Amino acid sequence: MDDVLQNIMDHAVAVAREAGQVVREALCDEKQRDVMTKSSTVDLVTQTDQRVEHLIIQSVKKKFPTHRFIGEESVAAGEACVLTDDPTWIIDPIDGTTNFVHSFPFVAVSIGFSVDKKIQFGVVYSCLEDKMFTARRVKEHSVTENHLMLFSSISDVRRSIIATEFGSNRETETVEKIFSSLRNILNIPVHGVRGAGTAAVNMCLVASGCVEAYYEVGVHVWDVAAGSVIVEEAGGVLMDVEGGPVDLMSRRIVAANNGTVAHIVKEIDAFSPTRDDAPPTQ
Ligand SMILES: O=P(O)(O)O[C@H]1[C@H](O)[C@@H](O)[C@H](O)[C@@H](O)[C@@H]1O
Ligand SMILES: [Mg+2]
Ligand SMILES: [Mg+2]
Repeated sequence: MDDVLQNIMDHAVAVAREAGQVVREALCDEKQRDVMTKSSTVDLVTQTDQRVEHLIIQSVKKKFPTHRFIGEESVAAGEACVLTDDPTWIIDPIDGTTNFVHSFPFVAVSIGFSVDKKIQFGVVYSCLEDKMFTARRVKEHSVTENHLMLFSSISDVRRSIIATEFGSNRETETVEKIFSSLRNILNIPVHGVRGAGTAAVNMCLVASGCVEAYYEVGVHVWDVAAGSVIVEEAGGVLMDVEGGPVDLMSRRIVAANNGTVAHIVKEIDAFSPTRDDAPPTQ
């Protein structure tokens, strides 16, 4: 499986880089950044998100015709979000669409690859920074990135920077929970709170030692599938926001440099969005 998996991963890296070029070119064309909305007025999508996902899927289908897909924009168009044991590409064509629309410099193509419901490798291409983060689930750590800094060994959360996002749900109750968690984290106190505007880049910031942890409630499996293996293979830990094992379909995640910092879970005012794999409502 090793050579076969490496061949698949090499294709993922190549198509992520090709997709990143499309994103950079689209950034210069207002029309290709025209905004449409999905679950809320601030949950944005553009024709470029859709075009990039189509490019990736068609490219993979040519080479690996039996593989399956979970793509953010395919799910938005009504495809089921169901992870089977089959080889499955979990794709966020543009992670950081709001950043893309506003030319804010953190925009990623995120590709995770799953077999037997286990993410085997992750590729996150931060295409405006031209930073390619990859990791493959093997015995030894396999994280590669052209600028990977030292992984953070900080275990005192009062000496940490924590990353999170405000998401795209503006319902009063959700916003209250988000701010309640933020207040608790700030009052630890931590050195700072940051957000790149993309879950995938936030997870790569954990893996590259720029922040000590990232948490969010409201993400989707396509936001975090690739980053999950990049964090773990860098030596980090993943947890659910209430502690316990992470469930990538639950829309809740903590990614931390170590188990100590992961204890920020006790500060998080958790809630449970509808799971990604929940059966469609009638
Ligand atoms: O940019 P997308 O792919 O939609 O993903 C982001 C999502 O829209 C935001 O609500 C989340 O807060 C981010 O973490 C995602 O990266
Ligand atoms: Mg995303
Ligand atoms: Mg996206």
